[in-house]
Amino acid sequence: MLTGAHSWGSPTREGSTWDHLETPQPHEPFPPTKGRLVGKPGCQVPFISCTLLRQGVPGPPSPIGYSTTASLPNRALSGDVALNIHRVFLKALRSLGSEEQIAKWDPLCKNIQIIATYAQTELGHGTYLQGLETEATYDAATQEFVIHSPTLTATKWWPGDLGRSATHALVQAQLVCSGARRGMHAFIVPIRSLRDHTPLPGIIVGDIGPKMDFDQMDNGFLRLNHVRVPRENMLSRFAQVLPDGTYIKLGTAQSNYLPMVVVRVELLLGEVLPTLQKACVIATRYSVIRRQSQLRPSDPEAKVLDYQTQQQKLFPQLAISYAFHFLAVSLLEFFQHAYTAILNRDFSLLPELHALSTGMKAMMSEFCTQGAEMCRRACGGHGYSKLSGLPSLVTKLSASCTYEGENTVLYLQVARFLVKSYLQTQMSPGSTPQRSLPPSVAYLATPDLARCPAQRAADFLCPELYTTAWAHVAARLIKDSVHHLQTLTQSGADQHEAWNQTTVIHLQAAKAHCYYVTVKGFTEALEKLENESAIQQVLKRLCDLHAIHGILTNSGDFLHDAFLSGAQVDMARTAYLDLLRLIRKDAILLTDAFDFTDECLNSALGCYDGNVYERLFQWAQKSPTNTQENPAYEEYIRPLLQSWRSKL
Ligand SMILES: CCCCCCC/C=C/C(=O)SCCNC(=O)CCNC(=O)[C@H](O)C(C)(C)COP(=O)(O)OP(=O)(O)OC[C@H]1O[C@@H](n2cnc3c(N)ncnc32)[C@H](O)[C@@H]1OP(=O)(O)O
Ligand SMILES: Cc1cc2nc3c(=O)[nH]c(=O)nc-3n(C[C@H](O)[C@H](O)[C@H](O)COP(=O)(O)OP(=O)(O)OC[C@H]3O[C@@H](n4cnc5c(N)ncnc54)[C@H](O)[C@@H]3O)c2cc1C
Repeated sequence: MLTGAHSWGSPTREGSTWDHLETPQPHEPFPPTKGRLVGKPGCQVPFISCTLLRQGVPGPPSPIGYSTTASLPNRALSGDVALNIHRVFLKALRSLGSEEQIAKWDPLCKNIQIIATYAQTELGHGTYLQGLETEATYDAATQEFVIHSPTLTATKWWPGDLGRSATHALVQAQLVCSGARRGMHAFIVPIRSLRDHTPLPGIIVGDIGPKMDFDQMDNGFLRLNHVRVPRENMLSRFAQVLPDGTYIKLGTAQSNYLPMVVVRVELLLGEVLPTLQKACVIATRYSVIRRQSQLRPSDPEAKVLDYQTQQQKLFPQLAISYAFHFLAVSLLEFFQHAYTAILNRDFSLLPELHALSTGMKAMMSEFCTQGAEMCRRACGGHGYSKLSGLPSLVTKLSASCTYEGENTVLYLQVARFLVKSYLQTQMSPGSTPQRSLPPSVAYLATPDLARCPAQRAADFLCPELYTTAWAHVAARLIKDSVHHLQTLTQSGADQHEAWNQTTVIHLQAAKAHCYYVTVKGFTEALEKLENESAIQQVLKRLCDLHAIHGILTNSGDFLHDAFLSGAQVDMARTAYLDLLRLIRKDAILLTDAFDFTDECLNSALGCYDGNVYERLFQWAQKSPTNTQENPAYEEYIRPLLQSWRSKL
């Protein structure tokens, strides 16, 4: 299983006397205690160095120089920075390039002597990479590749920074050499002049037009008309074309898919998770400032965060933010280990890495998108204002469900891995699997409980109990999906039709497996906090809430084979509702721990000092609509209003 040695900051800071926003304070900015999760009187939640929360676990620098702090400019400018795909190009270069090619192109990228993009998706294909139409045909006479878009649907479509900025593209194309098609390979293609930025000969390039968000990114299109590049421009870590056109395969059929694995892993901590964390900070801070109605007729208006239903909206998002943090850090560690091996052409860990990276990318982008939308709705009308910063967090996260692999497609990649792992455990009875199962699916080979042993609500606060419950449901759904697949094939359906006719069931099993992985990852992170008992207690409540929230949301899966009884689901709900009450006390501190500056949050609702109404009014005054003459008055409104005069 993924492991992550989490080291935390210094121990509890005794005497922490307040947390901002909750205790009545004059509305002046407080001395920022950024990076501190400090307790209120009587609740000495110790100091959690939140920079660790964000940067993950100190460890060996990633072979590709990745660190979550790489997203610092991203954080400083509330995420709206450009040239993101320049970084994707760099990751692809370091994954697929030979040492010589990296030595040549890496400095040019780092010094911004070129601006590069990653051009894989075409008008006609994004998911099915074997269907990509762009061709790269080797010409031995000139030792060049001829890169060509043979059809309209071969037009590269979506690559970021391509529309107006990039000078070079990593073009993924179907290699043709020695008279054979060799599959998708990566080619560095100059597309604009470094002298005057005009498109080079044979290049048609432009912007794909308005999008749901990412207005600051020029996603573009690219057509190539028999563009020639030197043989050295095919990235050749995993395959080479010799001067005479001989093809040398050094990797696997999917080696050139490696950049997607790299980006999916790094996207989690660098882009997807921080966006949900920001939404949690904004909505939680706003929910202790916003007062509406009374809990008792005689009371003053209540903070909306004191309503149980508001807690039920926000705290599962807070819990999953922490669950995903620990999981993503552990996945990054596993990735760094596996990636080093893969670069040395040891692909033994790639299947599990592919399954984990696709599953976590699909789950995190899906849950973070849903969670950010929940946070937005929890802020009422002001959540619909762009001044809250929430709408753009939702629309940005929405894109992450599609880019770097459409989520359903990625979940089905997980399902494929689960079916193969399960079949491995079903070899001749009594035999142990020829090779031990990958750690993330080891539960498929462990003895299973038929019934949950819980006797009272408190039993659902036991990590072993709910982790076992999740393993049980995931294993049952995987077994069920294989059973349905085998029933169809045994009844005569060909394997592809049988697969398609059971993909809904496989999807359900893959999602349950991914949820189990996040629960297990969170519990393992907590185990490493045995010397930080106060922190462990606070974070355990979030872990408990995350696990039980999933059980209650998917209770049918736990009731289906009577693993849980109806009475036990009621016990789980009792435990869940009590956790909401307990987490309420630390909610502000747990969101402060994410340590976003006001600039990074870019929100009138989420500012550290809580002056929401002043900022909304102040920022609205600055809206262009209020700083320019009303363009409609002279031409439309005045004539309309005064048209009655002409009738007199
Ligand atoms: C601030 C904002 C920043 C935003 C940045 C956004 C940047 C976005 C960039 C992009 O979007 S780049 C384009 C991304 N595109 C994709 O992710 C495409 C998704 N499609 C695929 O990954 C694959 O085509 C597929 C869906 C996996 C299907 O692959 P294929 O049909 O070729 O093979 P299968 O039969 O499904 O699988 C065969 C075999 O290969 C294994 N495999 C598939 N993919 C990978 C991989 N990436 N790494 C390793 N192995 C892979 C798969 O597991 C099968 O193995 P076996 O089961 O046969 O052992
Ligand atoms: C904001 C943004 C930025 C992007 N940046 C880049 C970039 O920089 N470079 C780049 O190359 N690309 C980029 N992309 C493109 C992105 O990678 C693709 O859109 C993505 O891979 C999905 O492919 P598609 O659009 O062809 O969707 P499709 O695959 O056509 O998906 C459409 C529907 O078909 C379903 N489907 C497809 N195949 C299967 C299957 N085998 N089984 C079951 N269902 C299936 C999907 O689940 C989905 O519901 C970007 C996209 C966006 C939105």
